[in-house]
Amino acid sequence: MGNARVLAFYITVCVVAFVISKIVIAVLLYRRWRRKQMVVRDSFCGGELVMFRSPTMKSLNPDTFLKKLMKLSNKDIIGSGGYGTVYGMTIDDTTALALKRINRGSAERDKGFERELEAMGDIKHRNIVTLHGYYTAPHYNLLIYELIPNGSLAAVLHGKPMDKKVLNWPSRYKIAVGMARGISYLHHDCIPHIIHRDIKSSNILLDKDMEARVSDFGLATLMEPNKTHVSTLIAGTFGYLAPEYFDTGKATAKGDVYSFGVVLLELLTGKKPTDEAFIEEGTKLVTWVKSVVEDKREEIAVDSSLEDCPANEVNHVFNIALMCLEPDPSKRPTMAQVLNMLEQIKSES
Ligand SMILES: Nc1ncnc2c1ncn2[C@@H]1O[C@H](COP(=O)(O)OP(=O)(O)OP(=O)(O)O)[C@@H](O)[C@H]1O
Repeated sequence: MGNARVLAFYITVCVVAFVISKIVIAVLLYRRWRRKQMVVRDSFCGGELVMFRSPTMKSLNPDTFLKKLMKLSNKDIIGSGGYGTVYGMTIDDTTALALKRINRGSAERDKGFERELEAMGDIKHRNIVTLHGYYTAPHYNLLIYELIPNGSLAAVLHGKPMDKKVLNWPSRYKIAVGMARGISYLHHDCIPHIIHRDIKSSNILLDKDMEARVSDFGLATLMEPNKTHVSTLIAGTFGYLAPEYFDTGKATAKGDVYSFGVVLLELLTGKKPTDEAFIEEGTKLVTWVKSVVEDKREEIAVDSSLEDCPANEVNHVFNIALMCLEPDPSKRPTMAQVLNMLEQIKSES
């Protein structure tokens, strides 16, 4: 009898200790979550503002932000794309934000939407555009990004000839390495690994030092109902899609490597992958460059505004681009290998 009592006592102590430890862990996790983000209800429009904790957002007063948000108009538009309109918002001399407005879809999607955004908010890398938070209103969602001042690579490369002058060879090489670093981080260092699924020159933004910042990562996944990190839904942009994508519809890291190869060709040739001149001739940028490189006549493919660029470095980058553009995905290098090869070019020269 005495032994049974002792046993019952020990079991009770163990159960109580177990329950208390679970409560302590839950409280700690909740406090950590609260520290990571701040949620503000907007009584005026019935929306909810979620700000991820960061030095930028620390200095941002939510009321100031919400007041400025209500005043946004067409003159604040800085771009628009397949997902919605992008507005610029200056908070003060040191803080400027880019707000991507996305029309709201099904309630089911919106639940996962918030979870996915919180995961995206954790990703901080100098070659990736930071997501500072989001705002959900009854009829739309707004993603709050840092504002990247020099616009997209597509706009600079294919815009006014004057703007393109800033893209000399050292600057194009720096952009290529920065892009590779950002995508390699998503593929290899994030847990779970992230496939971008829409690498293209309009998703590469240029910061004040003309350093590449990969944007829109996770958006293709976010906009897809019943998402997983590897998708089976056709997304992405024609001209950049890997050939196997049309057969399998499956997004893979090697698909991102192919799209990266197309952007490298854009940087080298200054031509758009969907250039009308190619379509008229029944070819495309990738096929044309492959034939030129096979004939060892890279110089005719190089952008005419890249005068006096070191031929050996340019040829190296052409070769790396062609490795990324291998029709068989298993023959393409990983992004980590691509980054390594690109970095070696400068160390060799
Ligand atoms: N964080 C940002 N900072 C500065 N400008 C931005 C930012 N995000 C987007 N933009 C601008 O808005 C434009 C549209 O961006 P968005 O990502 O919506 O569309 P896209 O990339 O051009 O096309 P798609 O939606 O098909 O990917 C960009 O080309 C860029 O000029």
